[in-house]
Amino acid sequence: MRANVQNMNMGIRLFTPEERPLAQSLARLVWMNPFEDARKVLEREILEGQGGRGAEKSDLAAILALLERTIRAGREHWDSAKVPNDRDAYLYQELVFFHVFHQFRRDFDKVIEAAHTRGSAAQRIPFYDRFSMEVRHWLPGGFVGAYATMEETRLFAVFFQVRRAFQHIYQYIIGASPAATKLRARIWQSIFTHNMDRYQRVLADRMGDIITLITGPSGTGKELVARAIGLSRFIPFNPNSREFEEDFVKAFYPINLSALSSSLIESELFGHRKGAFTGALQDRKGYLSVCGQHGTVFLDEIGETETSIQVKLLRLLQTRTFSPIGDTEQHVFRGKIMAATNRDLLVEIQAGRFREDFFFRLNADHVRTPSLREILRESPDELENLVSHIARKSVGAEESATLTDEAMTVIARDLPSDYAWSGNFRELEQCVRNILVHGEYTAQPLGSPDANSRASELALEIQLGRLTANELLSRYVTLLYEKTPNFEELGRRLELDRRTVKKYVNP
Ligand SMILES: Nc1ncnc2c1ncn2[C@@H]1O[C@H](COP(=O)(O)OP(=O)(O)OP(=O)(O)O)[C@@H](O)[C@H]1O
Repeated sequence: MRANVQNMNMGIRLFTPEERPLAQSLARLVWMNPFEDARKVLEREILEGQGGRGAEKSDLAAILALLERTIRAGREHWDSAKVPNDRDAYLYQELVFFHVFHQFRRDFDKVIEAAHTRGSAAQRIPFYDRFSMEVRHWLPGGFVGAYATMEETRLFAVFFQVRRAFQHIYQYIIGASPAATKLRARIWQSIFTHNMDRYQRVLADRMGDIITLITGPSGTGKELVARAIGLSRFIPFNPNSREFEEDFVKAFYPINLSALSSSLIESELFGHRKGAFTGALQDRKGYLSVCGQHGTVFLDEIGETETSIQVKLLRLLQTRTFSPIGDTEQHVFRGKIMAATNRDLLVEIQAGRFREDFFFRLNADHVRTPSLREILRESPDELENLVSHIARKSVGAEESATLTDEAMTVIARDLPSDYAWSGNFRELEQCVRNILVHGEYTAQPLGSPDANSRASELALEIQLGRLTANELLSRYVTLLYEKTPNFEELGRRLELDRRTVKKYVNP
């Protein structure tokens, strides 16, 4: 293969000097994070460079039209030349990937949607042959350059993964605020890393080794983030059976560690042998056994586990092996581990409740979910957007506008303008449902459970002498603000005027 690549350096060019800058810019888009602003900026630059968007309905449609024009030009040169030069062949190939991906985007979407409706993704994929023909049509000489070893089936599997990731992130993490956009981009990175080109060449099968830790206040979507990542892992495609090797819908195993006793956690995760304890009437497989290579075990509320369990989990993470209760044999765990907590683990470590070595093992890839208050502080208009989304889910599209108006009126009437939303999205959902049923909503008891851990964190930092005077004041005022309904009342309590309070809360 390498010899071919060498030879191709002697070949002719596929793009004229006028065509090449556009081809290069389009190629940069291929593996770019779709949720990052940089992508939109580049799309605009490309379109502006071509004299605006023209008659296309959207930026994407305009980009795809440019893309098709560019690869057609490349293909014509290839036809006449037979042997393209390495650099252009590589560039052309990237563009073909981009084009073919969008040709089959909707086919993949249908598979994903049907899988969620049926509760299973196990099915023969009917359009693989069409996909294969399309790839060969554009790449008559086969894969070239750095992709010489990339197989068509792998490309197909990567495309399916990209589409799953896009759909899951887009559907689960709603909102137009900068914080929501940042979260979506971060989740994409957890799935594909920040370098998607490298990911699809060498990392796709290895990401299971990287543990993802999700932290954030209660009700901010940590489980949604975990699902989005877990349901979007790379799954190889088998061209003989025309099926993917694992059913993505069934490859996510969540376990809530705070709801179970230590012995139940062990039994659920590790499984047990018959007779291992009273009540173990037969062998039982735990999640770690049933979770396949492309699956994910999600350890929710990891901050609540006892140290004895932490030790066992640490061993699992270090050796990727475990033994069911009552079994001496070591079993290998082949999937991915994700964990979430609303506790501040650094505080838990200082308090001696969480093992430091376990924390470092968990913390390879960290995603933080923002509180609703953080989102609204940055983008106050977002409240209506989120209420409208919840309304649509509760009463359907037709009635959602009326319920949104009603809810916004009641919220303005019954809650202070700077209400803390300590229960975050979960509270907002309950608020909209209360308004739907009773036409009113009562502010919830103030202060969130994580305010306590933030107070201990602040105390710790004071002890360590790490804060400047301004930071100290800002952190203290912000903490109190969580427990106080509005700036006026907090100002009275602190003997500061409203504007000074506000300044410290939003430095
Ligand atoms: N960013 C978000 N976008 C859309 N819905 C959200 C978001 N965050 C939370 N929700 C909704 O809020 C509810 C709680 O979400 P979820 O269970 O994922 O939160 P959590 O952070 O895991 O909470 P906890 O720490 O209490 O387990 C769900 O109904 C979810 O649909």
